[in-house]
Amino acid sequence: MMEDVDDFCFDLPKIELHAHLNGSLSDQCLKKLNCMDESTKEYKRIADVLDKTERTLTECFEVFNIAHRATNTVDAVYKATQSVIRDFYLNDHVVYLELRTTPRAEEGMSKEDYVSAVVRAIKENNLEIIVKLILSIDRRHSTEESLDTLNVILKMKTKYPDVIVGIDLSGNPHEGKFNVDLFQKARDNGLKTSIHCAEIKNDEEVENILTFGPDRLGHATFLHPSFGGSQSNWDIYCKKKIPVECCLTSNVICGTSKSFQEHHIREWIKSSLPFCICTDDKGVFCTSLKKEYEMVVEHHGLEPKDLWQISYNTVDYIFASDEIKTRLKVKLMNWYNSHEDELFNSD
Ligand SMILES: CNc1ncnc2c1ncn2[C@@H]1O[C@H](COP(=O)(O)O)[C@@H](O)[C@H]1O
Ligand SMILES: [Zn+2]
Repeated sequence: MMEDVDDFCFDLPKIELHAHLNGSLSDQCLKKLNCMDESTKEYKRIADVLDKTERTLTECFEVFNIAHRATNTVDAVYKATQSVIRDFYLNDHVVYLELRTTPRAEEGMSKEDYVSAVVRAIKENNLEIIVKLILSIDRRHSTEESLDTLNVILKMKTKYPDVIVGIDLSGNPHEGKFNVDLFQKARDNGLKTSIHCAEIKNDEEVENILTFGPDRLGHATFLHPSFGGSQSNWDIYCKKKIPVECCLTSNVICGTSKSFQEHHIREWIKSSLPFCICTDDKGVFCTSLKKEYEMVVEHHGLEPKDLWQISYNTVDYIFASDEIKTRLKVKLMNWYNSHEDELFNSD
């Protein structure tokens, strides 16, 4: 039976809306891109971390650093993007992907160069997967640095309006804070917004984010009152019903969710609130979108038909045009029709 679920979770056309580029790189890709001296202690430490299938939070953040060192040239950023797109399509059957990444300057590469390399890889993709880009602001950065990044983002959005669709706030949730002016400016310039929200308990910031009302929320771990959120914030949330990007493995490995079963997704399932299932950092957390769907079946008692419905509902939360939404819905309906007998009427 489990094997059937496994096949089903792969085969179902899926939509991935929360994937950080540098956290999504496979170990093979990282090893290939990393041109460090293999004889150094540092290389050995990295190799040890990469060989582990389970990582602590500290080790996870080490992997972000490794990834950043591996993607420090235009060519490496281009190849990394290409590799992540291929991986999502070939190994996960993702048909629509919103990749997100933080514009980063390195020696010999400006933030604009970085974004252009990502966009080039997206535009040259000829697989049957539609890819759009969300650009991230790192909450650890100063207001000045964040403003600089926002200006780059707006400039790049004007240059590549068909690829760049949104803006995100991410980074270590213990540092920095949500700056409403920045995101209002992004919104005024036509960008959709997805904000990492309530990854740790922080009712004041959560209230500011909810009042702003992003188009989607990342995680929302400590939002529901049963999970430590305040009742007043929950009341605001219930009025707005903003779709939440749920990343189960990421939350369990980081220890913000106690277990797969005690994940806050259960409240969204129970009350039919809007959510989608995402990977966050498939490389860092050794996961895949297929596995995330399997976890929801295993720990939240859903049936294959429910998974199809989740994928179908997710179409409404994407940042792309209505024309793309219609195309994706047709694809999912066709898939449903061709699998109906074997998968939905088995009893
Ligand atoms: C585990 N939960 C998380 N919470 C917050 N931010 C996260 C994250 N996972 C990833 N990032 C953000 O994404 C960056 C890596 O991808 P990019 O260099 O942008 O492609 C990390 O440095 C962090 O800022
Ligand atoms: Zn994230």
